[in-house]
Amino acid sequence: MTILPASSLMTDLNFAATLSSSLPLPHPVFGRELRVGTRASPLALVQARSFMAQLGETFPLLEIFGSLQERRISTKGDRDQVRRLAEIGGKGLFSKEIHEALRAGEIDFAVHSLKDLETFLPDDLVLDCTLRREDPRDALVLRDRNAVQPGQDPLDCLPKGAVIGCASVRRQAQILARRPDLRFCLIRGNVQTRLRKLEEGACDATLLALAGLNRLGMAARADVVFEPDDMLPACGQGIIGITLRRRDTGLRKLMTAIEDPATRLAATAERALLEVLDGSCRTPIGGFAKFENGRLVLHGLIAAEDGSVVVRREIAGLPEEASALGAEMGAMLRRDTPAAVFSRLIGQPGW
Ligand SMILES: NCc1[nH]cc(CCC(=O)O)c1CC(=O)O
Repeated sequence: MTILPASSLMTDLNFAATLSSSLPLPHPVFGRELRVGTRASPLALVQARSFMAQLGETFPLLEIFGSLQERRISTKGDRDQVRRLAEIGGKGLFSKEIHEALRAGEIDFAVHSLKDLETFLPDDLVLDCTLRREDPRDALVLRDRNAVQPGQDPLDCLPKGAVIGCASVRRQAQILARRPDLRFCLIRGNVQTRLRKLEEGACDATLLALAGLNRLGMAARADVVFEPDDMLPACGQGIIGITLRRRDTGLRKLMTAIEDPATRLAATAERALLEVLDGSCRTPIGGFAKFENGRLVLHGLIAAEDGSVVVRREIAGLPEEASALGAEMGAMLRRDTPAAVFSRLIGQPGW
């Protein structure tokens, strides 16, 4: 037996520990520059970096034998800041250019806010990873923060006729169902832009995903947080999803190590619901799944944009039935929505 000097032994032990704590790196990763594609908004960048950090922590050798780089990609949804998402139309508003970069090999992973990712992906791409979900709830941010009294119903803090800046028909429908006197105006742009427009007086309040505020370190801006019973979140809200090339089996294997299984099941149920309804940004649809006592409970909602009709249902099942649960919820909502309302909401061309 050779006795190694202490320092060298330590190094070897450390190396062995690193090796055994990390999962085997598939061969294609060695020496390869791995590129992570993301939109360039501050929130998108925080999300991309969180993915890169998790990848780096799980596979320390990646840093040594390869390199991980960020690539920013501008999408049509980022460039058109004026019109309502529903008006710009077209599937993949925030993802088309990112899909193209993935396909062309310019990037290897693409980081998405799952709620912005279209339901049906191109055949050669896969959604292989959903990171642990952030808070899925919606938050109200007020211009006059003093208006909120502790314990008050969240919506009562807004004066009659107050104007809410909001681009989401799902949020608008659910608010109008309870406060038909409120008015809506369109404010778009990234989270910071919307908050600036609020400060400048464009509206009295705005609605944002708490997940975005949390990730940006701006949780304190949420004056009121809606429980899902009061405002059902969008399918996939608070979830970061990673897409890859279907044929890139080496990298796809890495994804199973950083995926959060509970989030994956919730995402599967929520997206299966969209598959049935063919929902889009134009349609007020909500979907939110969570675990309760080992069962997956799925809430679903479809509403008319003016809040005059809100159909909300809840079902529960085994986690392995996630996809079937979503499909069943979709069918249930379709069945229970008055036919005239349903065809107006869903049967629109272009989506
Ligand atoms: N459509 C924009 C968008 N896409 C994802 C988030 C927030 C983060 C998330 O839901 O994961 C936001 C901003 C918002 O809705 O306030």
